[in-house]
Amino acid sequence: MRDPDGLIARAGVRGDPDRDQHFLVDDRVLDRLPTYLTDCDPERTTRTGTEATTTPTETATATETETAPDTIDTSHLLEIGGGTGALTDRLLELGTETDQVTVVERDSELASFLRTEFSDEIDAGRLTVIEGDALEVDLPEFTASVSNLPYGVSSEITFRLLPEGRPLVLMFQQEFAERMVAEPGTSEYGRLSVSTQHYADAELVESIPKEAFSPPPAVQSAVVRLCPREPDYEVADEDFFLRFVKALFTQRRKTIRNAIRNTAHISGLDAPEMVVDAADDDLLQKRADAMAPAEFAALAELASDVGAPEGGDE
Ligand SMILES: C[S@@+](CC[C@H](N)C(=O)[O-])C[C@H]1O[C@@H](n2cnc3c(N)ncnc32)[C@H](O)[C@@H]1O
Repeated sequence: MRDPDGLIARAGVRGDPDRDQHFLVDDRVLDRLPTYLTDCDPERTTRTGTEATTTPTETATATETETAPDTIDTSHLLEIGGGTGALTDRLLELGTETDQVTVVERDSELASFLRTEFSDEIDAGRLTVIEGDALEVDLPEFTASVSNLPYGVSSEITFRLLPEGRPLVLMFQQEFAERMVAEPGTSEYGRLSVSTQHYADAELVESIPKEAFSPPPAVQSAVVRLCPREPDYEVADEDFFLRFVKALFTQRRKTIRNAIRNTAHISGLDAPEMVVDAADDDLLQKRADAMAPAEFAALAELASDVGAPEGGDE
C-alpha cells in the first residue's frame, strides 16, 4: 500500500485549498472508506430504471431466472478528484486483477503525476486517468464510486452521480453531510435532504477531523454512504417533483398553502390556486420542513394533475 505522505512528496505538490485540494493522509481513514460500500444491500441497488423491481410478483420472477448478487459490484470503481492517488491506491487494492478504476482529476499536474505513479496499473488496463472537470467530462459506466470530493462542487457532482443509481461513498463538509441525511422536523432538513433521499438511502457513517487531511480544511468533514433504491412513492415527472420541492423550500417559514401560491414562478405551476383548492387542508397548514418526502410527492402529483406545471429552469 502506498504511503500518502510519500505520494505527496513524490508529486512535489502542496494542496491548494483554493482548488479544493485537501489530500487524505490518515491511513486508517483511507483503509475504511472503501469498506463502507459493502453495507449497501446489493439486491436493492437497482435504481437505474430498467432493472428496478416494483412488485412482489416481479421480484419473485426475477429471482427465479437470475441469481441475486450477494456483494456490491466493485468491478469498475469511479473516483472523482484523484489528487496524489492515496485513495486511488486503496481502490485498486480492493478489486481483482480484472477490475478497473477510473479516476477524474482536473489539475493537469496531478493528472500527470497519477499517470506516472500508476503507470503499471494503467498499462495493465486496471486504471484510467481522465484529466478534466468532473462536471463536464464523459463518465464511464461505473459500478460504484468512492470519492473525497472537491467541496466547492460537491453538490453538483453528487447530483450528477446519484441518478446513475450506483452505490456511492462520498466525503463532504460535515454540515452539508448532515443536511443530506436529515429527517423531517429537524433544522437541517431541507431541499437537499429530500432531493438526496429521492435517489438513495443516505447515512452519515463517519465524521473525519481536519487533521486527517493535508492541508487541513477549514471545517470538519463527514463520509456519507448513498445506497440507491426506488423511493417509496411514485412521481410521474421527476423534474417537476424536484423543482416543486425546491420552490416550496424557498418559503420554508410559510405554510405550504402560501408557499404554493408564492412560488409558481419557480415551480412552473400554471394554476397554483387550483392546487390549493384541491389539496388536503391539514397538509396545506404544514411548513415545508415538516413534510415527509412522500407528502411532497403526493402534493406534486396533485399539482401535476390540477395545476398544469409547465417546463422551468432547475
Ligand atoms: C479533496 S481532494 C481529494 C484528493 C484525493 N482523492 C485524496 O483523498 O487525497 C479533491 C481533488 O479534486 C480535484 N478537483 C477539484 N475540482 C475538480 C473538478 N471539478 N473535477 C475533477 N477534479 C477536481 C482537486 O484537484 C483535488 O485533487
